[in-house]
Amino acid sequence: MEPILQVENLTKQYPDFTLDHISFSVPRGTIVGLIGENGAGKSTTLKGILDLIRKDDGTVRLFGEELTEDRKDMKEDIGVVFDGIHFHESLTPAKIEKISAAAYKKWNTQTYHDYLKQFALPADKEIKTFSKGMKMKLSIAAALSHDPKLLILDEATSGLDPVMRDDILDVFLDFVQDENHSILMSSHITTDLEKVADYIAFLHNGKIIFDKEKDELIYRYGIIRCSSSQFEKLDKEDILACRKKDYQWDILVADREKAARRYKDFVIDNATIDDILLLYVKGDVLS
Ligand SMILES: Nc1ncnc2c1ncn2[C@@H]1O[C@H](COP(=O)(O)OP(=O)(O)OP(=O)(O)O)[C@@H](O)[C@H]1O
Repeated sequence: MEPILQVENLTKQYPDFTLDHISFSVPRGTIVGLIGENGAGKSTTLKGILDLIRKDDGTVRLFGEELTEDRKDMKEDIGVVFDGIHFHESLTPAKIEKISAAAYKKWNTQTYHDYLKQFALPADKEIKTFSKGMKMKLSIAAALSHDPKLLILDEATSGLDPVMRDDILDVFLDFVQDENHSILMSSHITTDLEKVADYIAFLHNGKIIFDKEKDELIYRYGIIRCSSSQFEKLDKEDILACRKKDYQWDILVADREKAARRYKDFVIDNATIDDILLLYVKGDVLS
């Protein structure tokens, strides 16, 4: 079965930045987390997918069909939440409903009201009185209420407190229970992705460094902590990335159990997504 979203060679050139032939896919019924440092190209990737910027190269396929300028109808199947609200501040959730019901063929009033209730959002208050978290919740409620198949979220959980983030993550997990639904979400809150993502695509300097199953990263990758003399004994083929901090080396390896068998007296920790990102961004990448 083809993935819900397939991105091939997506390229965008700005004067000081190039999003460089990005390819990855979002399989059905999954959540893909897009990670990377500030300026890595995450928003540019999401905008390129949504045709909000002119691509210099590449194709984007939704359910196998190319998403082109003349297929704007396909965008109905995509729910979008970007950091920062795009509704006018004088609108209320009730007015947004009227506008959205006219704009989307599959708008579902009941779903929208259920989310307003679940997120404790007043229907008749102007958005300008809302906190950042309330605005984010409203964007999510609206995005989920026109029956999208794919949700594209750019930092959608930033600005929400941990309790509300947890609730929203449950909503996302619920959404992908339907195998014809998927989510592509960028986030700096990697612990959120550790909770919900099935795959992690890592962007660095406009290039995809890896696109892997989250469980492989969490359960197989490891970090060897060792001294300079121990470092010299390591087979460099085993090292993905490494970084020296004062007198200690942190070394990322793809298989911590294999490393533990090979390097018996070494300390080897589990790697978090943050650890992996830091080593790739701030360390030396060997393979
Ligand atoms: N309209 C534009 N014109 C010129 N350069 C741009 C434009 N939009 C983005 N860029 C550049 O593209 C690069 C990637 O930006 P992008 O917003 O995609 O990064 P990001 O990974 O989403 O970062 P952050 O985590 O800070 O949101 C940055 O160097 C940015 O300055």
